[in-house]
Amino acid sequence: MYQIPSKKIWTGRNDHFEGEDGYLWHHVVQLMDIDGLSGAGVGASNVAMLGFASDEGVRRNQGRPGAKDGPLIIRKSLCNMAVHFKPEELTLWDMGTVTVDRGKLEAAQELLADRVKRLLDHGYFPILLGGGHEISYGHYSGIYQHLKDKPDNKIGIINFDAHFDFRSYAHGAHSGSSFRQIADDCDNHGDQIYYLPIGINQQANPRSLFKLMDVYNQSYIDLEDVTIDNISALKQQIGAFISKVDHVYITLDLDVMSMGFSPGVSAPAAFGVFPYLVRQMLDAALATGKVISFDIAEFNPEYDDGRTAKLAASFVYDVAMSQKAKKQ
Ligand SMILES: N=CN[C@@H](CCC(=O)O)C(=O)O
Ligand SMILES: [Mn+2]
Ligand SMILES: [Mn+2]
Repeated sequence: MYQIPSKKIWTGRNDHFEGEDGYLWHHVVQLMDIDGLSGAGVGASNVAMLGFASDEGVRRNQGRPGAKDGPLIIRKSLCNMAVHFKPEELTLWDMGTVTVDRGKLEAAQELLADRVKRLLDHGYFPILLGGGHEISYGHYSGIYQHLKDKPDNKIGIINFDAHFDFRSYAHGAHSGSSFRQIADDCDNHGDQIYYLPIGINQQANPRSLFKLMDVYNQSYIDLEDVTIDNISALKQQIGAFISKVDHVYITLDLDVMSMGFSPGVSAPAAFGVFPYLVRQMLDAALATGKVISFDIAEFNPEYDDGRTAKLAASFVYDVAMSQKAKKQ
């Protein structure tokens, strides 16, 4: 259920006459087998990319499979990104990919949780590359396990998503149930859940899920409210949410953006948030310094023409760069 990272993926353009100033990500990404993980070391920030090659959750949720190839294609789209950092500022790691044996989603989520915990324990900033949104249950569980015995351990979840992903999982976990599973785990631990979905599309969520948000006393930001005119208020709202917690886990479901920008997803939507606005809100959250971990979910290369891969890679780039800034 794990693939070691492959140097073969990290290839691209070469500008030999530019020296290090011509370096691209494929020149600098370092590879590590996550099973041999060691301390991140002091000095540079360490960003660890870890894939979650799963569409088992999407399949169980009656969606369009294909997201299992997301991690590979996002990595390929990162190869020719420019390097605007020095080795002493930031190290980028490819830590390989957690895979899912058919039908074994729960086991893969557990493995993912364990690997996320270990990354955090060792001082890495995880960037997880999905995979369907079943990534979030494993990802959150790892963050929870890392923090649970620490004094400041309130975790806020920001989910940029057209969907609540708060469906029942009575017949097993799936791509539409991660946050319901997290809510129930919080309840079992006697904790409150801090969950902020942003970009909820009325067309894409049944009435039952809106009712459920009332039952669970959850708030959300509607797609209709995510406009350029409203961006200051949105940033304030995000800031107020973050001020209530100690750490923030951000998950970006690429279907929060319109299919014009993001066609390669499991469940596309005609109406959606402009990428520029997602970026503004994401940057505001990152600027608080509380973001502990990040993932990209629901990228489905089967329905992509390159647009969604580039978009996903661009968000990964932004988040990685925010880690460099933190240590300056
Ligand atoms: N992660 C995706 N969740 C959506 C999928 C909807 C669809 O396939 O149409 C959901 O369950 O609501
Ligand atoms: Mn989702
Ligand atoms: Mn979604």
